[in-house]
Amino acid sequence: MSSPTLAIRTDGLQKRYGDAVAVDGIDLTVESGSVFGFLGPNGAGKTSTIRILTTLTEPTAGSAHVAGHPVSDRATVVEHIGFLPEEPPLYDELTGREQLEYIAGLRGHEDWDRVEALLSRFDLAADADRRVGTYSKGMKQKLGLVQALLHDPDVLFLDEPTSGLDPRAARTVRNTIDEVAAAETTVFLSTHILPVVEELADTVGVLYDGELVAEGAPAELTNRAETGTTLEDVFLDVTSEDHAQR
Ligand SMILES: Nc1ncnc2c1ncn2[C@@H]1O[C@H](COP(=O)(O)OP(=O)(O)OP(=O)(O)O)[C@@H](O)[C@H]1O
Repeated sequence: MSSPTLAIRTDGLQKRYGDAVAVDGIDLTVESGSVFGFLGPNGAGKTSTIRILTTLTEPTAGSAHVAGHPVSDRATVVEHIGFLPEEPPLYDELTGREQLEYIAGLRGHEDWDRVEALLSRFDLAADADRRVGTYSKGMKQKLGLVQALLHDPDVLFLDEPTSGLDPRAARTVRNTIDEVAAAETTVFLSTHILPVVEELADTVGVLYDGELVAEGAPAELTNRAETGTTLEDVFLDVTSEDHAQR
């Protein structure tokens, strides 16, 4: 990667599914230690981009580097990243603690003190010996987040981390994002909940129809918005048909 201060860099990144272009040549940079809010309407290409950056799918053209490594070097990149997808990958038949111990073992990162500390921090310690299948959505989301943080990744990818959570659980997740960013972890946060982005993101990128149509600090974007002053106004402006045709 050209700059050590970049956690993520993409150059002309493209993803096609047959004739359909989901990601249309995006050039994206995310500074190390920052929180990047990744926005865009349904079908804009966010999940496709995240799947490339987390090595789950390959780009059809262009390149991407994460934590200084090309995503084509899958084994190295996965050591440096944590990923909480919209549906956390959990085994219903395991207990919460077994789930975390299993993942820690797979990653060769068997730090049981860290497992216990994270269970406590997320208020999961009392339920850690219950099966995951009996957990509520919020508990599963929190367990998924702990799982993504177990190996103290350099870059944490979060896809809709607060959706379906009650206010207390959502607050815990937002506080955690703040804390991990303060500890120099880069957070790549994809969500439709704009106040969360407004609160947490240092930089925002808006994807529309596979293209990056706006990028900057939330305040910068709202200052140059044509109408209104909130991130929602900016979002609605840059993702409108009118704007795309200009
Ligand atoms: N496996 C696939 N095969 C074919 N087309 C796909 C596939 N995955 C995504 N697409 C298409 O690519 C485009 C971008 O989809 P993507 O899921 O990346 O968008 P998104 O921004 O994550 O949307 P949402 O906010 O609804 O989750 C959409 O038109 C979608 O239909």
